[in-house]
Amino acid sequence: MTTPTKHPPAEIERRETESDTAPEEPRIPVTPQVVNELRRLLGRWRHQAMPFAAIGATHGVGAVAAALDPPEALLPVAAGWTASAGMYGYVHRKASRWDRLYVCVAAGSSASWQAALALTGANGVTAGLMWAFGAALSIPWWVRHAEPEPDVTAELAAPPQPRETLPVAPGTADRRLKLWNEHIAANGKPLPGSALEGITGFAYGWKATVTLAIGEHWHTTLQARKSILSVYDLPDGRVFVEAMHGESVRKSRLTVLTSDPLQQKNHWNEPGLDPETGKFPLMIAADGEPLHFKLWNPGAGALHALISGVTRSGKTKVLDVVLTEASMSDRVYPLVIDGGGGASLPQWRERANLFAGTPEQAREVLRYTLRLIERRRPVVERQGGGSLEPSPEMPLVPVVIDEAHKLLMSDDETDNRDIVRMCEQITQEGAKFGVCLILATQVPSVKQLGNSTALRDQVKAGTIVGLRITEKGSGNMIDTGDPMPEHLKDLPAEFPDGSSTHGLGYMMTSRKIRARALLLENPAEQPVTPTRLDPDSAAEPAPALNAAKKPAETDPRRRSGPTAEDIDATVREAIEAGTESTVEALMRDTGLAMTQVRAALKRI
Ligand SMILES: Nc1ncnc2c1ncn2[C@@H]1O[C@H](COP(=O)(O)OP(=O)(O)OP(=O)(O)O)[C@@H](O)[C@H]1O
Repeated sequence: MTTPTKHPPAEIERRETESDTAPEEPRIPVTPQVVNELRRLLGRWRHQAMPFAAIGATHGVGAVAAALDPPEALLPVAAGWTASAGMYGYVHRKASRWDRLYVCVAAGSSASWQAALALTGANGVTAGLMWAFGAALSIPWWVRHAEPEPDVTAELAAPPQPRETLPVAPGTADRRLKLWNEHIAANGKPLPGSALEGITGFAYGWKATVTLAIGEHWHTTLQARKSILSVYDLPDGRVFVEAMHGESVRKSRLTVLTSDPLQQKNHWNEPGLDPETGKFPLMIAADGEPLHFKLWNPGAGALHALISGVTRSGKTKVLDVVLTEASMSDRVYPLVIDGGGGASLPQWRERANLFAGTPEQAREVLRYTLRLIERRRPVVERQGGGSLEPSPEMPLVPVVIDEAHKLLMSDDETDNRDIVRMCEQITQEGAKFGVCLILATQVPSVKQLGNSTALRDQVKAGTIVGLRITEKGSGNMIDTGDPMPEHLKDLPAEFPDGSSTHGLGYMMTSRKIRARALLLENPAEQPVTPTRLDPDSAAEPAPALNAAKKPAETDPRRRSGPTAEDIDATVREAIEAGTESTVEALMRDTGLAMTQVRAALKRI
């Protein structure tokens, strides 16, 4: 015990005066700014400071225990051990295997040091060793937390940056990407390890590129279409997967429609035939892009085509657009055959260059077309081979046949094999002479083409438009190249709003995506551009059909030469009279031109 020292009043007064006048110690003022700064630093470096807190706490527990006598000394140690065990237990539930091991070693070491300090005292060598050991154990922690936390306070205090200069991490926080990663790309999901990139929106939905894991093919993405529909909660027919030609087979183009643009009618407004490329827009794809019908390939001749679909699917309307584009062009000279007896394409009776409404008239038009090919043969020879490029001087001659199956299929009563043969010949020989066949059938099958595989193969190489069909097995001309996203049979007959899906289908271009044909309500309202055949073709007499308009008949040049019937008769007479049936012999004996003799030999 100590007794308080008594100071005389004078002494007290002197001390008070000294303390009043003595210079003050420099002190850091504890202002709100200082508190904030400390908080900021602690916030940024809290991870790095954690080992010091742990070592300090260990030291504290050991010091308290050392200052107490047993059994009280056990209390702080028990509390310290409980805290260490609690810390480990907390980490054990959340961390990885290696983190658990590390925290286990740290918690165990802390408990041991607490006991050591309690026994040997919290000062001196043991404490020094404990701090050195703790620092060594902290090294892996500090390596891992080398980076400070982002300085949020400083960022908030900084002047705002202009919005456009902020970098935008592609796809981050995008719900579409999040759903993909969680439900499509995660392990055990339909496309594990796949990446969804380049998400871009458009008026009716969004598009992106899907890249599959190494070793996978994009066909797998196509097969996952239904899962994708489900993940994005969409009705059928809203997800399309297409090949990306020229890119890795792992990649494909994904189109997801949040609304369906095909539900509304897309009207044909103006002619779109590009004379340079020979194509015009015929359908609008589900992503709003036009799909083109090709009448010819520049430098490679005319292209045949097939348009198929069940009754009321809209194939005649497709032909209306094709014929309107053709008749408005100055380099196309369309001929029309209506297999429906003149009822399918009545508006073209007055407007086409030739219109056949009966099977006999159809035969005449086809024979005439074959003769045109012969007329043009010398033209190709004169130009040194290659193919005839459509031009106002050398127009393309497409023969458009609606309801073609009625003219091509034979039964017990009707033998249409001659029509099939003529169509085969036109498709096999016509392309380089600027002559092509455009057929419309109810089903895209070889059966409807008169069982002619030759006709099927030729037509398949051109443009195919597949509208809705009703039989599963009938799409054998459509299922070529890239797999179809859906069978034509699965196309709905009605949209969800109850409206009909006329004109809905696919075009077998490089894009296999659902599309809807442009609708031209009344083709008769569109003007027709008068087109003349080239002189060689015009020399060939056109068959006298019951069409109101037969421009070839009005061409004075066509009257200058003998008719095909005259030529045939001359050649037949010469052969009967003993002339060898070779082109040279017949040319010599009849005086006819080579093309005329060759054509006559083919006909008789
Ligand atoms: N692209 C389209 N958009 C909207 N409606 C269409 C489209 N194409 C056709 N339609 C409508 O569908 C109906 C049937 O069309 P179309 O006559 O062309 O069918 P089809 O397949 O030729 O039938 P059929 O074999 O009986 O002649 C028509 O009333 C037409 O207005």
